[in-house]
Amino acid sequence: MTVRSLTITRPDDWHLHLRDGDALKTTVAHAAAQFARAIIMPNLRPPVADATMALAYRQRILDTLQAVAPQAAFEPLMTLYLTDRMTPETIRAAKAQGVVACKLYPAGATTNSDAGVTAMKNIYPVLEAMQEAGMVLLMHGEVTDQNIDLFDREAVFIDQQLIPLRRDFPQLKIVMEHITTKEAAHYVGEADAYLGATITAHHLLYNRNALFLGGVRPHYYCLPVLKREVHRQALVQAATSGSAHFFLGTDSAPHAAPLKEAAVGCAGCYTAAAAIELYAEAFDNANALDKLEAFAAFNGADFYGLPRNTSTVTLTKETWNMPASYPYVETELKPLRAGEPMAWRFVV
Ligand SMILES: NC(=O)N[C@@H](CC(=O)O)C(=O)O
Ligand SMILES: [Zn+2]
Ligand SMILES: [Zn+2]
Repeated sequence: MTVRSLTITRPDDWHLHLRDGDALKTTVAHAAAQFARAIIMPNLRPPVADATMALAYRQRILDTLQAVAPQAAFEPLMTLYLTDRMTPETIRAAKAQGVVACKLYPAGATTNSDAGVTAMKNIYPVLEAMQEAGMVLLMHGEVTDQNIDLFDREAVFIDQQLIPLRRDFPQLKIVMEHITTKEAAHYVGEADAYLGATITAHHLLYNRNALFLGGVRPHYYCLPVLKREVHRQALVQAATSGSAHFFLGTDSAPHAAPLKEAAVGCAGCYTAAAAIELYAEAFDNANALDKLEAFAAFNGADFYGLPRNTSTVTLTKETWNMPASYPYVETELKPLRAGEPMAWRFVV
């Protein structure tokens, strides 16, 4: 018999962009409806660079939550943006203030990464302090060398950057964010317990054909870019394998519709409005709904050393249409799947 209803422990989102200001009214409401906690990405302008900025940002998120969804229990977990100028003192102070992780953006790799790290060696003292403090390193794992094909930049990052880094910091907890290739899935799957990876719903559901279906489709453009079908299949295999290395991270990354539908469109897919429904569809397609709970609610919490959630969420298998857009600041936000059918519905 087909499963018609699914109840799992409330999930957490281990990679989320909420943006700032009025954008929070849209993004916080969506995230808080489904997730108990989320790792909040620090790629604002200017970047979230120290504990003071992180705590102020956290307060803006909580104030918005109070305004738009006062009954929701949602905990934003704050992160710092690593730059060449970050100091070990800033790391220690941030740890003391409850910041849980730092994000490594190779300079130029993705949205708002121009202030990022230009060479790994520049942050070695900082990584030393993080390893000592037990702070998690999150990374956008792509090389920025323009001579390397865009589709190969993640696999090359593993060889050129991640392998030497893990050798030099064997007890630093590292999350390779939003993995997109079979190379990354295999590398992380075979690593020790200090390495984990998040996987987005869109990389589980789509391959790169989605970018060009009948014409260029800017709302399917994100970084790392969607890859070939063989890679999508490897990601599905990893996510549904039961391996504790892999956990949910939506990388829901809102950009106002005009900025995506432009001659040079921004990278990022907005999935937070129906994230767990998209993951349920991907797991259902793989006949692995029984593996969704660990991926969405257990593995990430265990990796971070945080308690698992105790409340639950329920989904039903039922067709509905994603809204065409959501109000967003003074414009609109087009979600992934806009106006198209969804297979699972979030109930409560
Ligand atoms: N994923 C994306 O395509 N974009 C993210 C940045 C990131 O996570 O790389 C964003 O902030 O818009
Ligand atoms: Zn990224
Ligand atoms: Zn991201």
